[in-house]
Amino acid sequence: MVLRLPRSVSQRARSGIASFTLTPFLYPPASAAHLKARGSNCFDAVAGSLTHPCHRNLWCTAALKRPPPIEDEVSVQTPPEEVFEEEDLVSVQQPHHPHSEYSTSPFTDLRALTLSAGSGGHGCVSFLREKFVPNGPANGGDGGSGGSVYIQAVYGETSLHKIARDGAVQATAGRNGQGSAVNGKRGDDIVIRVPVGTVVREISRWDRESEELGWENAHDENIAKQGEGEEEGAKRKHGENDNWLHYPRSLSQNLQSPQFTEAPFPFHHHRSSSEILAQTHPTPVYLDLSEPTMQPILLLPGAPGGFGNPHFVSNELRRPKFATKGGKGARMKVQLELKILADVGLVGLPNAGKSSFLRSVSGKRARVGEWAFTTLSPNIGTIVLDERVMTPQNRVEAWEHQQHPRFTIADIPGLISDAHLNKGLGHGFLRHVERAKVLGFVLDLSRDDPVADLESLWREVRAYEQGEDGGENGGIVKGMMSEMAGNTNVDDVEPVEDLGLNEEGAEVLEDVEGEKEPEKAGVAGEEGSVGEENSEELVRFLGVAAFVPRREAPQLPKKPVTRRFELEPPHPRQEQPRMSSKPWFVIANKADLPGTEEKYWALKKHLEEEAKKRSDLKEIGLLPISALRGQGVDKVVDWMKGMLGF
Ligand SMILES: Nc1nc2c(ncn2[C@@H]2O[C@H](COP(=O)(O)OP(=O)(O)OP(=O)(O)O)[C@@H](O)[C@H]2O)c(=O)[nH]1
Ligand SMILES: [Mg+2]
Repeated sequence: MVLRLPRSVSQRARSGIASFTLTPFLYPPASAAHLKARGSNCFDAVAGSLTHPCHRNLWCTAALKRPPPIEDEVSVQTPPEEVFEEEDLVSVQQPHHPHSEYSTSPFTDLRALTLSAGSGGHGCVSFLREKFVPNGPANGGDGGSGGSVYIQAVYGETSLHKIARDGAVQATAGRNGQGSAVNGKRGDDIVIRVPVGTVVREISRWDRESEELGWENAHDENIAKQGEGEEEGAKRKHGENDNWLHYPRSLSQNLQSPQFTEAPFPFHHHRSSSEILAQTHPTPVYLDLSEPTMQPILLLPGAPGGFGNPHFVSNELRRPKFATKGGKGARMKVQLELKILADVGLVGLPNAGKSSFLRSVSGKRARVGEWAFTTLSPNIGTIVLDERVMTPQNRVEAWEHQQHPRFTIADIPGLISDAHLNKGLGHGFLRHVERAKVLGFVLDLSRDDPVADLESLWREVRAYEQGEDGGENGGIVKGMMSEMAGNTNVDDVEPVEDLGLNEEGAEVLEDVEGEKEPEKAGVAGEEGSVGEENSEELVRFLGVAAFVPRREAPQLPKKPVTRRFELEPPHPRQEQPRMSSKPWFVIANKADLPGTEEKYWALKKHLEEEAKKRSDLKEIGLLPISALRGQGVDKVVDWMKGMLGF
């Protein structure tokens, strides 16, 4: 447990202490003998008087009755003792906040999404045909490329709940090319806007070779209609020749003198978006969007469109009657995890008064209730600092950014003992204070043993850390997290077949190319049987031209399969300072209640001992407050400002 206090704070705290008494609004001023009897020599560590009532605490009915601010130092030292009448205490215990007063916006911090890149449109086979130009040149347009999926971190978004409620993000496909050299329209891109602080992890990726997008191969359908068995027709439809597109449009005149031709080979134009993905993201995607991104970041590239037949014109082949299909859009499963970025993170048991504290120091209308787990999702409060307390550097920054310096406080749901075993709400919400610069432990002084409460909170924090780092609780924690993420654990991914990211994959690709060698092509017989001799018959039958190459169509892998990548090596984790190494302090709340003074001193003593154990730790801030009455909270703000370097 380390407290890294800026020198200015400790100095300020110490200098202010000599003239102030200890928690005068809560407890009677302690004499030196009194303190000695308690065995405490540290009363000077308490950050001064807490008599100044909170000016912002307008909602509190009790606060309306509070005495006017004490101006002079003498009265600060000997404040009038407050007498809590029974009625007064009741009003403190029961703040009435109408439902409309607090924010109830839905919140999600974990999300699993399946991203689909748009498939490319198919190239077109077409020839110019005009009056007196019966056999014009090839003029089939190219297919449009499919839309890509991007991600962008922006300010203003606070939750992931709005993003693709069905968990699927699909960019649109490119349109097919058309005759008269009209290229297909490219598919629309999709930009996923996420809050700043989102971490994106790739779970798996796969291509969609086996997934048809509704495009029907006219030729194959014809074959089926010709009376071949259903099985045969289906085989052709999804079979080896699937990479080819043979549908000359309105070319019946060409079939009078068919020039059966072969496509140039190797057929390198046809690329699926997973191949492009393997180039753009050779390793699994891991993005820590802790800053807003000006330009959207590419997650999944759209598949390229197919080529129209003009691409295949050569000296030997003047009238190519084939085009290529567009590539299939790849798919990727990602997990989004929102880790709210706040300067100070409040950690405490349920009902400790975290939300009450946030309400009293910031304008955040956090929900407060006298039952456990009132807060179900994180609240972020912002404290705008007075210009007078700014350092010259901060003032320049404020001027540059046209704003007052400010810092944020995150209030998360309460942690109970054994939260790491999924008790209460679990400890997943600690992710929102994981990146806070300072941790504030909020304790309820009216509970039996605040020291034990603090210990139990630390246990949970450490368990969370170990879970994240794969410690002994790692399995449990990761299991819980995957549960929340909709079972997106890497282990849940189906058995995979490599697609060429590693050495084995390279071999696979070589094999595939090898199979494409014309001499190895094995579908000539099948295609030949319905080839040249049947084509005129087909035209008559259907009224459209159908064209079948005579032989040597390239052979793709036997059965197009859904291929997935094993995510090796595991996601690189960006180095974050460990939570237990962050500066921390303790807010002792509900100090207005009777019988809390003894517990305060016990806590004080405990923290002193903790500090003594660590050579690098001078003192651990302990600030008694009454969040409900707004007493002492200004001192906490001062303390936080010091720790944050304002
Ligand atoms: N007497 C007294 N009661 C307080 C004080 N602060 C909070 N309370 C009461 O404690 C109860 C819990 O307060 P919350 O602010 O909701 O506590 P929390 O830590 O946010 O609780 P969870 O959201 O459940 O984790 C409420 O009934 C408050 O009125 C205080 O300073 N003095
Ligand atoms: Mg709360």
